[in-house]
Amino acid sequence: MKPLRVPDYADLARSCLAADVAGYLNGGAGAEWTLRANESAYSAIPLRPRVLTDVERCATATTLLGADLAAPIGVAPMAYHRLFHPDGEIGTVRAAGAAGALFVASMFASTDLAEIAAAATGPLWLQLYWLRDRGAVLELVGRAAEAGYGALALTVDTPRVARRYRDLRSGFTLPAHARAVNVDAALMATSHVAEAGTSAIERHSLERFDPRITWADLAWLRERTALPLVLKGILTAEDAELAVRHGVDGIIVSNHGGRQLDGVPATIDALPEVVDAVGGGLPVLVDGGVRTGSDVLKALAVGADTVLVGRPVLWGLAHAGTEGAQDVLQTLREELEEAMALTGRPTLAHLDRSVLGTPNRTPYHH
Ligand SMILES: Cc1cc2nc3c(=O)[nH]c(=O)nc-3n(C[C@H](O)[C@H](O)[C@H](O)COP(=O)(O)O)c2cc1C
Ligand SMILES: O=C(O)C(=O)c1ccccc1
Repeated sequence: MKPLRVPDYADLARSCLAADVAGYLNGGAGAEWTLRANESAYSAIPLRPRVLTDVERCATATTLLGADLAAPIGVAPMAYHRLFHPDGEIGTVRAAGAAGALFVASMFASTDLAEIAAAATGPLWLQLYWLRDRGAVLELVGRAAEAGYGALALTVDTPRVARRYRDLRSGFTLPAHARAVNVDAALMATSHVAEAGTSAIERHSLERFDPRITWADLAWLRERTALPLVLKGILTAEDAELAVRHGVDGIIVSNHGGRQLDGVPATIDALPEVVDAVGGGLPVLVDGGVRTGSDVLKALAVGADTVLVGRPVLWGLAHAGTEGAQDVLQTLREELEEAMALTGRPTLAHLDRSVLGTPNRTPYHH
C-alpha cells in the first residue's frame, strides 16, 4: 500500500520498527488517557463551512518570529531521530526545509547541532531541558546561536520524565547508534544503561534535570542569550499570563504528546484559555494529536499561530527516510489548503472560531 494519509504512515512505521522502539515512539504516560484525548478531541469538533466565498487561491504562507513559512506547520522537538532511520535529524530537517516548515531540534538530538543547521534550509529552533548543570545548557545555547538557530524553546512540563509503562515493560534503552551527541557524554552516561523493570530515560532525568527551577530563573537564561525564548508545555491561562509577564517571546501549548502528566486535557481543549489570556501579543503554538489538515485548521481557528507535529514526522522518517518525513509535512499542508477551500476560508485571517461547531462530547474513550 502506498501511504497517502498520515495514519497510513503510523501503520507502516509500526510494522518496520522494533517493538520496543515503536512503544517508545507511540506511547504515553500513565494510562495514556491524555495521549488518546489529543487525537479524539480533534475528531469531536465539527466544521462550519461557508460557501460562495471565492476559494480559487487559498494562501497558507505565514511568518513566525520574523521567519517565513510555507504554512503554519512545524516539526516538534523530538529526541533521537536516528533511532527510527539512519537519515536521522538530517533527514527530518531537510524534509522540513523542502516543505517550508519550521524545524525544532531537540536538546537530545542524535546529530550534531551544527550539522543539523548546515542541512537546514528554513527556520530552525533549539529545544532545551534545564539541567542541574547550567553550564552545560549555556554551552549548548552558545553553540546554537553560533550555528544560526533562531530561537530557544525551553520545555517546562518535564521537571522529570514521567513513568511510561510501555518503556518499563519493554525495558527500553537507547542503542549505540542513537545518542544525545550535543550534550557532554558524562552528563548522558546513565541515559542508556539498562536496568530490569526501569526506564533509563526516566532515571537519567531524575539525576540530571533540575526540578527546582521557578519563574524567577528565566531571567538567568534571558540575561545570557539574545535568542528569543519560547516556553513549551503551557496548559493554563494562569501560566500563560505569567509567561507574558516574564517577557517570553512565545508559548507552545503542549502536553508533551501525552508523555508527561497523564490526565491533562487534550491540547486543542486547553488552547482557548491560553489564547485568550495571551491576547495576541506573542505567538501561541500548539502540538499534540495533529494528524490531518483539518486538525491544523481547527487549531488555527481557535487562535494558534503555528501548529507543531511530532510522531507523524517520525512515522514518515521510519518508513521512508527524508522522503517519508517530507511527504507527511507536504500532505498536511495540502490538506490544510483543501480544508480552507472547502470551509470557504481563503486566507489564514479568515480562520476564526466561527469555523468550529460544538464538539460532539463522547470523546476520550475511542
Ligand atoms: C519520540 C518522542 C520524543 C520526544 N522528545 C522530546 C524532546 O526531546 N523534547 C521535548 O520538548 N519534547 C519531546 N517530545 C514531545 C514533542 O515535542 C511533542 O510535544 C509531541 O510529540 C506532540 O504530540 P504528537 O506526537 O501527537 O504530534 C517527544 C515526543 C516523542 C514522540
Ligand atoms: O521528551 C520525551 O518525550 C522523551 O522521550 C525524552 C527523551 C529524552 C530525554 C527526556 C525525554
